[in-house]
Amino acid sequence: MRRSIATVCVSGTLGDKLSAAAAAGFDGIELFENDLVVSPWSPAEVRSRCADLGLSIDLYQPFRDLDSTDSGHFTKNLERAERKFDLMSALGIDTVLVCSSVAEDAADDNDHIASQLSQLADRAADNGMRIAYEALAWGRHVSTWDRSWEIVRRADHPALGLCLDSFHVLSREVSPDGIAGITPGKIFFLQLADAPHLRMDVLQWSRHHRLFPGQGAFDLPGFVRSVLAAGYAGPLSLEVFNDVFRQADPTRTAIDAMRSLVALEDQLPIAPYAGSSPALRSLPPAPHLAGHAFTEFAVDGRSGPELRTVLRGLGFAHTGQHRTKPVELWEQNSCRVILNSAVTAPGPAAISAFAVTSDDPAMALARAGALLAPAHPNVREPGEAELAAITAPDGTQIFVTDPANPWRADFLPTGTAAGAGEGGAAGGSGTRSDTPGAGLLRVDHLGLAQPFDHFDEAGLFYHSVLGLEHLAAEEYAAPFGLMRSRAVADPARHVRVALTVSLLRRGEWAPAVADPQHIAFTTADIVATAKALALPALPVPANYYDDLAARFALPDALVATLKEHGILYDRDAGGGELLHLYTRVIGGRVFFEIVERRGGYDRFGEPNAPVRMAAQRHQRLSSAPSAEPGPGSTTATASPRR
Ligand SMILES: O=C(O)c1ccc(O)c(O)c1
Ligand SMILES: [Mg+2]
Repeated sequence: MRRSIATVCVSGTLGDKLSAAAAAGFDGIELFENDLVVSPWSPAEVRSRCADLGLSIDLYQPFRDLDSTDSGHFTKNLERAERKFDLMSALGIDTVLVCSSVAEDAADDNDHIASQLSQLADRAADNGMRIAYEALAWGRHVSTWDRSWEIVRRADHPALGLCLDSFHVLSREVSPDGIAGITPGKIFFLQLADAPHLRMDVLQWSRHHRLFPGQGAFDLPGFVRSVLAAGYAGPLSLEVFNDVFRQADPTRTAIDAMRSLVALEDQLPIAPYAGSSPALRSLPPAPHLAGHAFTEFAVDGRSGPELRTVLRGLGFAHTGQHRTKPVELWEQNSCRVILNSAVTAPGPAAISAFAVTSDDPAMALARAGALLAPAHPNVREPGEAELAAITAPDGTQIFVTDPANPWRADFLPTGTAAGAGEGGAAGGSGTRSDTPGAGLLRVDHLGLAQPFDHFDEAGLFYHSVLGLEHLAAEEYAAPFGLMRSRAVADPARHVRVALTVSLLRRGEWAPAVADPQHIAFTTADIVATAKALALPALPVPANYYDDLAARFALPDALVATLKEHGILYDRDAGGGELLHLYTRVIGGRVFFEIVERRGGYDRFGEPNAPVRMAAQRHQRLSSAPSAEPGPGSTTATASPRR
């Protein structure tokens, strides 16, 4: 199907918006009146620029408070409409959106409204144009799709049809089921927006919090299926009012928008719909993921030594040295960490890449390409393993590789073998170990704090490209502000990624990196692992354990053990448990976590995140006493440095 985007979805002036829409591959736009009014281009010029960019102008909008009024006002409104028809002719547009009236004195009479819309449709028809009538969810009297359809049905005018907007339909209690029964040909236009479930005034919800399909909580595939069942074959057009998108890079937003439509279209069954058969495109299926192959850090002369020390303390061994690059492989059972001095990361020590294994990497990469996340081959010397990476919204490179990919052969053995350590029998290689190991088995999850402008984009990216499902989102109060977390995981839980973001853009006081990235490793016995670590776990305050004992009625002996080793605890409604501990923050940008999941616990210990963040802040203060107030000080006068 054709894909369109309303100019209101992206930031910039009309020129920026058109370039962004064209670059992302859209077929058309909905032109918002404001974008035209502030443009230096004449309507004819806008038309020719759109044509040059391969964009059609599918809708002009909006026309407000036109109907439901007395005859004096209505006559003036018709004159206003005539001028807009002239403008639309110059722009080459044949459909105008008319919103249901929000005027305080609007008439509450279907026949009256139908008659006024008919008169308008007569004028439109004279100009070769048509009217798409849309029920705003906050319309004075017409606020639901079924009432707008009743009016259009009564008017029974060939130049009058409906504009259905998923937001207005799905934000109301009225069921969308009857949409499939709308007379074929009477839906003139379809606008798509998703949104999170929020309990708030519907106008505020619509004007600030709309999202692209797949980023919110609405059932967009179900909604579009109903509309297609009514024979609609026009464009799928995005109309998203969102405070963040309005100020973000329009080129990126347009790509995010296009990805949402490609993913949505893939969820629509290819079937004949009420006589029309829209050309629906489908994607290669999402990959089956088998696990994490490796996680890579970009390191420099300062962060490299710090990370090596911590990895050794966690029981890792430096097992391999890359043949041609300044790159080290560190291993423990199936945990593999790469320290890469050849790439530059935005900070001292951050996760620059991670690799997941899949049974069919070529198909996974083809899917990524179709979702506007093209794969790039790695830079390599002859004979070295070929790996291809896609780029996540935060810049992280994601390699998708076959479990049999020989990438480890690019590393010359250092002669040191990795130890299995306590509780590590499940993943033990049986080779002689030179380091004791600490029982870390594999990656449990990655924690990737996201750039403020790209959080919703990241959620859609991981869901659509890698097929990871959304686990419930959480919000919590942390020392440097409110945080939102949204975890994604494959159905078998071989790959989990916890995405976090601050609810507001960071102020000046907060650390530049308010929530560092992390890797969490799995152990089968966290107490044994804690004993085997050659580094101190992050100290956790005694207050936390008093509260824990009260919250969960845990046995004293268990609380004492947790406290002794700095282990945090969470329990879900089904009795599943998480026991986990953290390291301090290394180089201001990264830390490690060790987790033991029991009884099917499927979350990430989110209630403990603020405890961790406060403890890491204390640790930074105590390790830099001269520069900053100590942990006991009650008034922080200096800004944290990192
Ligand atoms: O918020 C509004 O005013 C508005 C205008 C036009 C639309 O199509 C819409 O869905 C909302
Ligand atoms: Mg709309």
